[in-house]
Amino acid sequence: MSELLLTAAQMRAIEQAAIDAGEITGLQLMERAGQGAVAAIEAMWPELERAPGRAMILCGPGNNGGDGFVVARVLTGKGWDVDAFLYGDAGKLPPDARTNYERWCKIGQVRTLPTDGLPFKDGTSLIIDALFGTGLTRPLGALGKTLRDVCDAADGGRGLPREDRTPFFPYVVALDIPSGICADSGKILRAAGADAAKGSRASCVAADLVTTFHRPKAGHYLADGPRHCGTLCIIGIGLTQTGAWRDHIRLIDLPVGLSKRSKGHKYDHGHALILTGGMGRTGAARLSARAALRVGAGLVTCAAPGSAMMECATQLTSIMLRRCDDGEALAGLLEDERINALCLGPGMGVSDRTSDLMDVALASKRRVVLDADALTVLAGRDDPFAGLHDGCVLTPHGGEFARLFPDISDRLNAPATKGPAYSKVDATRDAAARAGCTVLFKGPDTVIADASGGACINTAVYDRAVPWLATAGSGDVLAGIITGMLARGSCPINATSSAAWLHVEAARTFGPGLIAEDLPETLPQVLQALLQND
Ligand SMILES: NC(=O)C1=CN([C@@H]2O[C@H](COP(=O)(O)OP(=O)(O)OC[C@H]3O[C@@H](n4cnc5c(N)ncnc54)[C@H](O)[C@@H]3O)[C@@H](O)[C@H]2O)[C@@H](O)CC1
Ligand SMILES: [K+]
Repeated sequence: MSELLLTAAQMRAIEQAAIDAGEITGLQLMERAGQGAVAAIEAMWPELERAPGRAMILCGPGNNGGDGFVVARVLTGKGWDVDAFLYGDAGKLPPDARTNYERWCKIGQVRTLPTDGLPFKDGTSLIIDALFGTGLTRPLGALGKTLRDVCDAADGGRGLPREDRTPFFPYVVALDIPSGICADSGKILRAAGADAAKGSRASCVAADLVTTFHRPKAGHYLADGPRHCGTLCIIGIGLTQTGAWRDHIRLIDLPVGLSKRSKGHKYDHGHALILTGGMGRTGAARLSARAALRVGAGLVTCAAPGSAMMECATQLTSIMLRRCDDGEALAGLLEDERINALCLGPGMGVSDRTSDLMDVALASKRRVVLDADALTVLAGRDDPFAGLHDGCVLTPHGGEFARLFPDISDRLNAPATKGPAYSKVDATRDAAARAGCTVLFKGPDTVIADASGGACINTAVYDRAVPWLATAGSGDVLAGIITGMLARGSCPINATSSAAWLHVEAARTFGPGLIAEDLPETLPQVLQALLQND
């Protein structure tokens, strides 16, 4: 199961289709957006509802600004003192925004937003960022000092973590998305040559709360997006359609293919083969093997070179062990057709043996996870993608991705100077199309795509943040969970997306202090909770 994320263009098309069909008007949508934002603010900070104070509303030249004028009107009706500012020319506002601007002008003043700083009044407890939403196309360099003031006002310029702030500082609420962040890529747009190392203070708003409309946008989950959004609140505005795009992006929120085992025999649940490295280097593969078994593969076998047999034998119990020195030996093992999923890479070493084994594994056309050292070996080949097929899964982190797909990585990492910017979803899709298989591109915003263009994001931010998952061996466990899911019969994109979700969920369930060994051991708890809710 999953939630749909939208791009700016998809959101615009959904709104336009609903308006064209006469289901709703743009003005009604804007009214609901503004009313919903105020309701979300009151729900988040009930003290603001009890004691209305002073609010600054920063409105931009598009419909995001229109939302801001609705918020200004609604807050005034609730007893707030509102200082409204406009960045841009009122005469050029789009029609719905213009209507709300005019309605506001009957109630209060609008001042031109200065670009050299924010004119604070004492007692301001709320700043509404309604400057730019999904229509941002250019960097906000011209607003630099004013944006810096918004960020400084919110935390007193001290860069305090949100939870350490005193109530003295105003809350910053961004409508739809913090201004300066590209809604498709989550990247901060910057002028060419701008120094990214100087941080985001002059380039975008950092919010305590973001109220987005209808559906979250991809940029709320990618790149710089999450750390500038604070809390993300999704507000229904009466749109029912989600669109029928083939290029939908999904946010994984539950794994698929985990229903109770219906048949009893172990071979009905697949047989995973995990290749290990040599003596002293088998721990990573053993972690993968344990995870594959815990996620429900019927059988798991480690295949080790002769030098590592004793080491593995002393460590493995329910996991079987076979000797596998080279490609020829692997071909022999694969004569057992019940072996239906393989994992190569964790702890294997960048060696001729790894290369040799990979050739045999790929030629067998079994489902194969290529991780860690296997990816480095692959990247060193003249044609890294020859031999890959749609049953393969590649699991690169940023460095491995750059070695495998240098041009795509360069494009992704180039400064984003205009929107919509090239996103991690775009990059992963392009990589999957080139490799002809499923690619899982790791990070707090893990993106998974297959060659058909399907893409999903597995998030480890907001309430799913698990900083303790960055621990040695955690990637080996992920490779093992994917392999186990493949062995159980899931297709590569489902196996990979479910595994990524389970990996984070196991870390959340265990909590801080986690080491990689804990992840497979926590999987039963996660699986039991899922099956109980099935
Ligand atoms: N009827 C609708 O379309 C609705 C729109 N909604 C709001 O409208 C927003 C989208 O509105 P728009 O498409 O008008 O886009 P924005 O309000 O984000 O702004 C786009 C305008 O700003 C200009 N612009 C872009 N980058 C700039 C920059 N760096 N400096 C100066 N000008 C720049 C663009 O040329 C365009 O005129 C959403 O994010 C949402 O907040 C909601 O009210 C729901 C209904
Ligand atoms: K905004």
